[in-house]
Amino acid sequence: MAKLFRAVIMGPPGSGKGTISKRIAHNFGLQYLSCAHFLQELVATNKTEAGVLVKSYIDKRMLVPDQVVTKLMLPRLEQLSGHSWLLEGFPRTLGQAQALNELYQLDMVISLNVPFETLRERMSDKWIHPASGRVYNMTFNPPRVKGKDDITGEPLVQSEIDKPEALMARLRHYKDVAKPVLDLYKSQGILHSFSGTDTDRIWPYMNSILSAKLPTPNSESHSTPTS
Ligand SMILES: Nc1ncnc2c1ncn2[C@@H]1O[C@H](COP(=O)(O)OP(=O)(O)OP(=O)(O)O)[C@@H](O)[C@H]1O
Ligand SMILES: Nc1nc2c(ncn2[C@@H]2O[C@H](COP(=O)(O)OP(=O)(O)O)[C@@H](O)[C@H]2O)c(=O)[nH]1
Repeated sequence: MAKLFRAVIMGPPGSGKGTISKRIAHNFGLQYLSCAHFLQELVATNKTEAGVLVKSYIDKRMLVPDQVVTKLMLPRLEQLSGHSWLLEGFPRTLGQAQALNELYQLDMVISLNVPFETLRERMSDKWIHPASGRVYNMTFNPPRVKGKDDITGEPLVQSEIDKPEALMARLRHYKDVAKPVLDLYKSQGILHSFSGTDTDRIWPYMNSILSAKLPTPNSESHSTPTS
């Protein structure tokens, strides 16, 4: 059996983590797990104490405490045993990274560096379908019908947290919290940073680095998944 590949993608809000993760997962056949989506699903389907607790933090836009999120994420990862995977949005803190480290040896940590002005422009153009979390950008990946979700046809909305002042605060918070995590992965020699203003320019470079590390079941260097 081929050796399993385990990776994490990090980057500030709007840096393209979700967009690039889907390309990586599609091209290299990795299981993609977004911590935020997983927590949202939990809140939507699980009305237990854990679901209510997680919701209280998400509603306040605060990070769910490390002990809570690791207790939920690590068993979820166990369900992926036997698969190669890519995690987005976990670990976010040093505590989460240390907990993950105790169970898994990561092969690669991808860090996206995108200038603030680019993030600001992208976010002002960003629309979401709240029920599913599907994300659109009016120039980069517009919906088929203006203002409507491709799958359900429901209206798209813009979020308060993507406005410039809120974005600046989220960015500052990201930098503070991510720094020790990035330092840890740098010291382990598994950190790969990618800088740029366009996902489509970062992607070929990232794709070639990944291709050297793992097989490509769906090898189409510029292919973009539909969802
Ligand atoms: N690893 C995590 N640890 C703690 N809380 C998390 C984690 N991942 C997601 N969350 C919770 O889910 C919420 C939404 O996360 P999400 O990553 O979508 O948004 P964000 O924090 O604004 O970052 P980004 O815009 O980069 O996606 C967070 O505000 C937090 O409450
Ligand atoms: N204009 C432009 N928008 C992009 C690019 N890459 C991603 N986006 C859009 O920027 C927004 C944030 O991307 P996303 O992948 O959700 O970033 P994340 O918050 O890091 O997961 C979305 O609306 C994307 O469609 C790009 O290269 N150019």
